[in-house]
Amino acid sequence: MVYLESHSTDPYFNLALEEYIFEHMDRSRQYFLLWQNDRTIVVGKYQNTAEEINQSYVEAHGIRVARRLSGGGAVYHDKGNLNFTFIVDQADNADFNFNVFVVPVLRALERFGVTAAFNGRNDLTIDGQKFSGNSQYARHGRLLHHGCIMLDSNLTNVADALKVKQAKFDSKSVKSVRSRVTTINAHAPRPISMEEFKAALRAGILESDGLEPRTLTPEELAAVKRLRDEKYATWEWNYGRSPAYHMRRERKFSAGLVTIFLQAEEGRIKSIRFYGDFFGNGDLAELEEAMVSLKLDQHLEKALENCRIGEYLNGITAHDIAQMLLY
Ligand SMILES: Nc1ncnc2c1ncn2[C@@H]1O[C@H](COP(=O)(O)OC(=O)CCCC[C@@H]2CCSS2)[C@@H](O)[C@H]1O
Repeated sequence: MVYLESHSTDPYFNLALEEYIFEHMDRSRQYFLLWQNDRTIVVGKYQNTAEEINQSYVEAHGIRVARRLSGGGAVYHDKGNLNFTFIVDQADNADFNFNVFVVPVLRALERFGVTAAFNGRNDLTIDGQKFSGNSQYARHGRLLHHGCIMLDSNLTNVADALKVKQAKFDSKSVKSVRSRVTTINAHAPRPISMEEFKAALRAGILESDGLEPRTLTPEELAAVKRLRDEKYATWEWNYGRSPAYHMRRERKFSAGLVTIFLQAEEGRIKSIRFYGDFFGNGDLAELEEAMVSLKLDQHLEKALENCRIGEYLNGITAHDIAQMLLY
């Protein structure tokens, strides 16, 4: 098995690296990758990004938001979290059999005296609490299995970064399955360092396959960076790929009740209607028109500041409307 370790903590680079290996590297080989991200929320391929992330937290802390190739829910990564990826022939691995890919993790943990379990869904748990989520992607006879492992993550941040209150979004998007979470180090007899843990993981794989370290050639590196810039780092991929949805929101302000009907497509407002009993002087249709195509992300409030909300809706601010649409 070929072993690659990414020295970048840029999630967009790392996700591009996975895709590059999957699509372009020698298909007669199997690959194992270890990588880490700076603070990032990684959403599943079929998720509505706005629905999964805590927008104000993401904005305040400069957390990156990235969409991956595989399905499933949204997870939070920091430097206490380790990601691993297997890229193998599908023929040798029954479809979506997660077991074989998580065994090395369980084996590595045994070395440290930590007993973990695979819950049969896609999670690894200790005492019933999740510390690892896994998902897969298959295409053209190749299979990618990846997982994230919280060795020492900040669990408060994990909880804060992901949206807690499930809003009433009406869409076909995949919803995340919230779990009680923990870290490995919370259960280890002594704290395990990231380097030690990575070494144990490699050793766990070595028991069944040899590992052959490999680095990228300058040409490969350039191609991965291109894929990062053209796909994984783009708004169009990370937000714009969100499934269409519509929602109805109502909020009582001191001036009265505001109701909003919103249709969203590709991460942007497709149409919006306001209903209320305290309109201002402007023609509401003008405001509704001006809001079409605005991006439904953490910068919405700023964009709304140019829409002169208060002129159309007495006493209501850009902040109020952004809150109604994103939370
Ligand atoms: N880093 C991390 N590790 C484990 N569990 C997490 C993490 N962050 C959040 N969570 C918990 O999982 C649920 C979501 O669970 P859910 O089952 O919905 O989604 C997943 O597990 C997806 C795993 C994707 C793994 C990829 C590997 C490389 S890039 S990301 C979330 O609400 C939290 O309760």
